[in-house]
Amino acid sequence: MSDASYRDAIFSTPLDRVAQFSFDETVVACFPDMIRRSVPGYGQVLGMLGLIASRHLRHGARVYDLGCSLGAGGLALAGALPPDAFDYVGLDLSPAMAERARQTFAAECPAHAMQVDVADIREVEYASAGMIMLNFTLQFLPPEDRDALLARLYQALEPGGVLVLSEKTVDADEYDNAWRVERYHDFKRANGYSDMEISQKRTALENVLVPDTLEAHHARLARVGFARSMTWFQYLNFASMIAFKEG
Ligand SMILES: Nc1ncnc2c1ncn2[C@@H]1O[C@H](C[S@+](CC[C@H]([NH3+])C(=O)[O-])CC(=O)[O-])[C@@H](O)[C@H]1O
Ligand SMILES: O=C(O)C(=O)Cc1ccccc1
Repeated sequence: MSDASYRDAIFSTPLDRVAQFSFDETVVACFPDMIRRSVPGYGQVLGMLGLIASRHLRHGARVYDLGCSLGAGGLALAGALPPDAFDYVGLDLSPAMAERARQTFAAECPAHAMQVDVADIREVEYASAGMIMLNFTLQFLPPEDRDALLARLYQALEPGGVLVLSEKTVDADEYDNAWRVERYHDFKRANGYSDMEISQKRTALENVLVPDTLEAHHARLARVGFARSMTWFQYLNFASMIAFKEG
């Protein structure tokens, strides 16, 4: 497989029938461009991960990155912390993503302990971890599978450990939601996507990316055991939360 990176033009031609979005090889090839132009605050969330880890991670602890895609979360940590600071385990269902992430780590941070496995994050036996990142991944799991995964992650976290959960969200207030979604589409337009690309991608993501409200996320975090969680970042309908396991 080529390791070239392309501009996202996946929905740039009119389609008779828009297929459901999937993380196939075409998406992998343009993924860095797609996520940067499609997720408001993506770079800022990544930039903060290293600072959060610097403050909260026990030296040498394991870090899980669930749905790691091309390993951007791992690279952010490796850029902020020395090689002996953590053991990184990235998991992704897509073999093409995982392979590219491995190549990137070998080239960019060869001294750090970076492991990438192809796995369904719902089926993994988690070992104990100091930090777990779910950056724009939970939204792709069927809603009925979300509680069980979060409960297992809570169990896997060490006392004092943190979960960082970044998601596309929906607002329960119809008007607030409409305003955020409209400005999100403006954001995509300003980043070079056409109305047709925006509308076809929206169709492709129906029933694939199912967002929760921030309230539903915090209620779930509380339900599975987290004594404290907060939203530390929000940009339109995208947000990042942090949940703390008591030390
Ligand atoms: N059940 C599953 N098990 C494992 N992986 C899965 C599953 N379902 C989906 N994925 C994987 O979750 C990732 C979601 S992208 C995460 C961005 C990354 N965190 C980043 O910081 O760049 C978000 C986005 O594209 O909006 C994809 O790589 C899927 O293969
Ligand atoms: O592009 C969108 O509409 C999104 O919601 C973000 C996104 C980014 C990358 C893959 C899938 C969804």
